[in-house]
Amino acid sequence: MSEEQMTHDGDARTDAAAAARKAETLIESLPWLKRFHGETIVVKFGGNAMVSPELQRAFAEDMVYLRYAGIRPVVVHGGGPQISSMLERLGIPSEFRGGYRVTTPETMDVVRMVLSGQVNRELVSLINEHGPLAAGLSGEDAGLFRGRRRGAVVDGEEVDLGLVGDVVAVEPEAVLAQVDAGRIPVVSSIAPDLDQPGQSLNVNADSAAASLAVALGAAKLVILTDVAGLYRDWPNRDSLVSEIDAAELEALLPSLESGMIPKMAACLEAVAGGVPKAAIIDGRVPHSILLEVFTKQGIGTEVVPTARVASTTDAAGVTA
Ligand SMILES: Nc1ncnc2c1ncn2[C@@H]1O[C@H](COP(=O)(O)OP(=O)(O)O)[C@@H](O)[C@H]1O
Ligand SMILES: CC(=O)N[C@@H](CCC(=O)OP(=O)(O)O)C(=O)O
Repeated sequence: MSEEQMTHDGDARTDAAAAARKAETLIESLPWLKRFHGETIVVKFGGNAMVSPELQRAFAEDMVYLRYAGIRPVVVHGGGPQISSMLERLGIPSEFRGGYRVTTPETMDVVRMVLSGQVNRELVSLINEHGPLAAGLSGEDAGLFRGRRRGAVVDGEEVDLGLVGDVVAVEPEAVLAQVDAGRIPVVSSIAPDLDQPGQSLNVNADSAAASLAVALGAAKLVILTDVAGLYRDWPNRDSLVSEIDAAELEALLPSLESGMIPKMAACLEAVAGGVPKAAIIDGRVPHSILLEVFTKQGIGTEVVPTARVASTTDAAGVTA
């Protein structure tokens, strides 16, 4: 056989092996396509995971992919770093306590401007580069969210956070109307204050995403962030948790720090409210959400209801 023929045969074998791997990857998604067909997945896109234009673009592609795969994606976004940088430009100091931004009336104006006026519009535009799919909503629109002020406990002491709230009621009709029309709602985490008409509250976006996931009866809540997941013993990189149930997470919560507190509290709220799974994944990995939704092992940390860690799975590993 000539050297040229051998090279040709070798190339053909490599091509066939690469094609088989691609086909394997595609077929691995089949059980998940079936599991999530027609289901709602709420995805929280965090400020630290959205800092690069490439990641934002990949995120928009993923939402469009989910939509064309027959899933009903709903986006709730944060924008903490973007708010902080605008506050800095305006010379307004910012302070976080217990993972929440202390929000004065002046800060609240900036939070609303950045979340609903800037980050929301940018995400909607990026998704709409793929077709007229995304529609932006604020939690203030059409009665979507109603909030109530909350404080935080820091070092055992209750601290006042100013105009910071929790979502205490959700009217999901505006979101459902968009989803039923085949659109991808993109929601900012601001809520009118139930106790003070005319006042808006700054809601942590993880918490807003959990409230919306519960109200929509979502099959999954996925929170993108800038770490690989929850570390049991932060910052020890060997302590990444791949799955944890609600009871164990509740016990771990008091030992957690800063940004992880609202995230884990949100996961607990979601599973307590009937969402079967809440996952924290690494938004710095492009297309991480596709890996989380469509592969057996998923990535990051999955929070499941208590006593579900050893749950029944079918032959393909799809949790019942
Ligand atoms: N136990 C922990 N596991 C993982 N990250 C932790 C933990 N404790 C604190 N963190 C911090 O929480 C950060 C994520 O929260 P945050 O910055 O609010 O994210 P986002 O902007 O995505 O909402 C991580 O970058 C990490 O610095
Ligand atoms: C009360 C509170 O802290 N609100 C957050 C809202 C935005 C947010 O949650 O953004 P990330 O998801 O990017 O962190 C804030 O002001 O930063």
